[in-house]
Amino acid sequence: MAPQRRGAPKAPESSGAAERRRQSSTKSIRAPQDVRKKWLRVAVLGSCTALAACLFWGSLGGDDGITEVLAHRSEILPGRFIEVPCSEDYDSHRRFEGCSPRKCGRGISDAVITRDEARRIRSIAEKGLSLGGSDGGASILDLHSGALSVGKHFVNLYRYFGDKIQTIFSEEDFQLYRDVREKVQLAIAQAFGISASSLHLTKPTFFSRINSTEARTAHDEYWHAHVDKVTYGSFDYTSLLYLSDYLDDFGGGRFVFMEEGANKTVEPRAGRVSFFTSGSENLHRVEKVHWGTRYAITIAFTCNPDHGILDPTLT
Ligand SMILES: O=C(O)CCC(=O)C(=O)O
Ligand SMILES: [Fe+2]
Repeated sequence: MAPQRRGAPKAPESSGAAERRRQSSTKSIRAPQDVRKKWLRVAVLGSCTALAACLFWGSLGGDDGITEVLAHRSEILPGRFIEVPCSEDYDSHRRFEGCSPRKCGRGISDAVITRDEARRIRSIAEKGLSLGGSDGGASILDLHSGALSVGKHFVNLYRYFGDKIQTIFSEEDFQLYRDVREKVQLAIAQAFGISASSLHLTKPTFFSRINSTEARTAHDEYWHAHVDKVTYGSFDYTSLLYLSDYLDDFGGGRFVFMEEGANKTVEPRAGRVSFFTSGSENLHRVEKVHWGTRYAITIAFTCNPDHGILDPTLT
């Protein structure tokens, strides 16, 4: 380094002393330039390494850019609503005035469903899913169609069990399921300023159970970014009722609204309802679950009565 060189012990003068002095004086002029070049190289190399690390992290699906937490796991939200401009996705579908989204956005509330209701509805999911379960990390139970993940496929619970289904589920289970659906429907209608009776439950509406087991089929790959209206067609309003607590019951598995610049995250909490208009204004994904088990229900609504489904019944 330059200060050490300046302070280095002097060599005895010789016949080549003048030449050496000339060389040494050239060196002392060049030295700061060499150092500058060296630092420039280090800075450029450092920036390239940082950029490569960011690109690599992004390609792994890590938290890209800035992430804002819309709903933290430990807060109890009476209700939060964020309006976003509607996409054009609804224009290519039949419109139902007073229902099809004109006001778009996303809402989160911990006041619609109680923790006790969430616990009881989760036990319905546990009962049903204990009869099967995917070989991969994502299992579903659809009480409307009877679809249940088993291995790499699905079975129809109602066809498989016939009348014996009543030994598994009770009338109270189904009543609770209907009550919860109704409360969520009312919350959506209120937030978007539409009549609850214009909304119809649509398919698929289902329980999900996710763990960290490696995916075996495409059905297990829940983490891809998607638009519900594109994926499911009939959806106009999507809602999610969380039945487990982020970081108590599982790690990873946060819900992410994907936006350029700043993603918005919802941390699941038992009893938390998150709802949003289903078009590409609400592109989203679920982070991979790293440990534990995550339960939720996807409850979907349409404005088109032709795409409506009924509440499930036991008999
Ligand atoms: O479980 C979640 O948080 C999201 C599920 C989802 O995106 C879906 O069912 O379409
Ligand atoms: Fe979705």
